Amino acid sequence: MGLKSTITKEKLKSKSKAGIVLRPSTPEIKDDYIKIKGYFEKQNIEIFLEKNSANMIDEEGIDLDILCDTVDFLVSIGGDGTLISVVRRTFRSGKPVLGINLGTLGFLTDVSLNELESFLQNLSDDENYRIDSRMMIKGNANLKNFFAFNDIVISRNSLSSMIKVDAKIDGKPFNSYYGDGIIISSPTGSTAYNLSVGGPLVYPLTDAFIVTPVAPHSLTQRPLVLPADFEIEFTITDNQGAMVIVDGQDIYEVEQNQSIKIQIASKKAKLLHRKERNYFEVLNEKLQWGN
Ligand SMILES: NC(=O)c1ccc[n+]([C@@H]2O[C@H](COP(=O)([O-])OP(=O)(O)OC[C@H]3O[C@@H](n4cnc5c(N)ncnc54)[C@H](O)[C@@H]3O)[C@@H](O)[C@H]2O)c1
Ligand SMILES: Nc1ncnc2c1ncn2[C@@H]1O[C@H](COP(=O)(O)OP(=O)(O)OP(=O)(O)O)[C@@H](O)[C@H]1O
Repeated sequence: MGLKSTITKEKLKSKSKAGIVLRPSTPEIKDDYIKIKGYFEKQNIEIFLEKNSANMIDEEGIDLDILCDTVDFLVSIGGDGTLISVVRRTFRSGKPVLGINLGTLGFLTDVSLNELESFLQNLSDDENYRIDSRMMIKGNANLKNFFAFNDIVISRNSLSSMIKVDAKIDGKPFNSYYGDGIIISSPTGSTAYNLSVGGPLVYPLTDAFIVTPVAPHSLTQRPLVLPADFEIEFTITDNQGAMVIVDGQDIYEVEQNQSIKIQIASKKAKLLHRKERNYFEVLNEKLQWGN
């Protein structure tokens, strides 16, 4: 565990490198970025800015793929949406991502602007941080692969009618869904859309899929928790086709009789956390768990 494999203590003491991605379409974030950059540089951590983020605030930047090759860890500045998008686009590099919360909820982002300076002062001590490995979901439709940190949602195309979907596990039929759609969530995503429609919370370091129907027109449909080594296939039987929504951010269209295959991604995402971060405390603080 720990940053040891990517950021060794020695590296931190000499000079480590962090790659920053900013919440898109918010040029007013520049003042916070400059403050944050100052905190990193004070701790001898060199900062590189991602190209689109840099263009937004009139700075110099580098392409995300090159950034991943260059730095020891990535930093997302924004809310949960920004962090999800950074993780989805970079997890294959194996670089851990730290979320600095400038958003509204900030369930996944670990450190607030107020906490950042002291967090960075202590980063050279292995006792003060943790790296969690979280499963990613891999989807395939129309010969195209996509990856989700939170969820893949199969949703109806038309507001006026329900969607029909047949589901198989490892090639064997196990259910037919009829309703507004289906959420296939990772444990990380269990506190997102899945929570809103009554799905179970699953501890984020568990390896499992959660399959939760959205507004099923049935008295018998229930959310399912399935082992991560299953391959799940959903076939759209509806003549209107369906939308496949990845982490609420990317959308693909599928037609009648086309399938979406879902399995665990071979690589996990790494999140850099404060050592003392406790999932149930975050649940309580952000989502009023147990109140
Ligand atoms: N009705 C709903 O609850 C609903 C509908 C559509 C999408 N979503 C979720 O929004 C996610 C995308 O988030 P976004 O921030 O880009 O969109 P967004 O700005 O629409 O935010 C959705 C809300 O969910 C929170 N959130 C996101 N991921 C979370 C997680 N893993 N645990 C707890 N809270 C989380 C965000 O902080 C935000 O408050 C999707 O993956 C999907 O799960 C939820
Ligand atoms: N790279 C990206 N591409 C497309 N959309 C993005 C990207 N990053 C963030 N977004 C979207 O921008 C919106 C705002 O971003 P973000 O979620 O980071 O801030 P927020 O809504 O203020 O915070 P929170 O999610 O914590 O409530 C979200 O809807 C998110 O999905």
